[in-house]
Amino acid sequence: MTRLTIQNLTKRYSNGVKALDNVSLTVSNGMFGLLGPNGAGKSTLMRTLAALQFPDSGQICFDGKDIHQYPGPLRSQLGYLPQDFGVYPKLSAIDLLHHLALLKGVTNKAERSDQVMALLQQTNLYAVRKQAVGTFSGGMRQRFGIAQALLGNPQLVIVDEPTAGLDPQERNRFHDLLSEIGEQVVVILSTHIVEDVHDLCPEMAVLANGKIILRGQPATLTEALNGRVWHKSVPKEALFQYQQSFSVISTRRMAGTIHMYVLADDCPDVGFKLVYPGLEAVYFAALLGCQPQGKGGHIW
Ligand SMILES: Nc1ncnc2c1ncn2[C@@H]1O[C@H](COP(=O)(O)OP(=O)(O)OP(=O)(O)O)[C@@H](O)[C@H]1O
Repeated sequence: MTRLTIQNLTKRYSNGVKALDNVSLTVSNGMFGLLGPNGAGKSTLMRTLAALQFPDSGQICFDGKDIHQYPGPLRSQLGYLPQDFGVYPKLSAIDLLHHLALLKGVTNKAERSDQVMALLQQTNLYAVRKQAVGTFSGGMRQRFGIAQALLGNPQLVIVDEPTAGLDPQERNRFHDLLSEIGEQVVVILSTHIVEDVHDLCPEMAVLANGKIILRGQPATLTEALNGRVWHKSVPKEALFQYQQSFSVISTRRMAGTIHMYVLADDCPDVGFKLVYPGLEAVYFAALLGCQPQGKGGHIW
């Protein structure tokens, strides 16, 4: 069932940058991945969804209610972990969570205490609950960020670039935490890290230059690209020539050679081998403006 409907959202900043350009999306319960390169407009969209800024035009409805017309009901249902999550560094995790729970309207003391304790356990911060938040590592801070976002049992959870800068262990921990949030709420994960979406999200979209350029299910989108991604190792001096002749979707330098991936319906040249595409290939192909074939996705 669709819970979040975004229709024709456009936002231009005063410096002339069009950060959102006619964005439309529908989102149901579960984790939805919003992928896009730096500057694509992801944070602008997340802040607009959180009713922290207004679009120039367009509409966002959550459970049938226009969120900019009725920001009050949305805020009580919203959990938001922004990209640059600031904390009061001297407060302990437990005190800060109590404080933020109060601000979020959890006024009943017993209920607030139960929620804070449960979230400290869930985010594996119970042992350090009395420690000042300012002394937390990056991973602990992000887990604290998700704990505060989940106060008040939100129905719409927005997390903006949550794993940037986390080591692999903390990233896994954070992934487990996000997947636990459950299927009864809408979780929007905005990121430029393809693996985050691959590991967590049954539905995704790619945003580039303020536009949704691809939308679908990661598994279906990769399947739709199957049979069209070719690999060849080439010396770095030859790369430019290949880039002029073929649709090179990505390159990786490993031990002195360049691993090059090309999108083509047939074998592009001698030495190319067909490879099964990952989500990264789907993402890079979309950024290049290449469409998946079949029913896998929609390109706008
Ligand atoms: N307050 C602002 N004033 C002017 N331009 C802005 C403002 N905020 C963002 N922009 C511009 O809007 C565009 C989209 O920015 P936004 O931060 O939404 O992208 P993003 O996808 O979140 O990028 P990143 O992954 O780097 O955080 C960029 O060109 C950015 O420079």
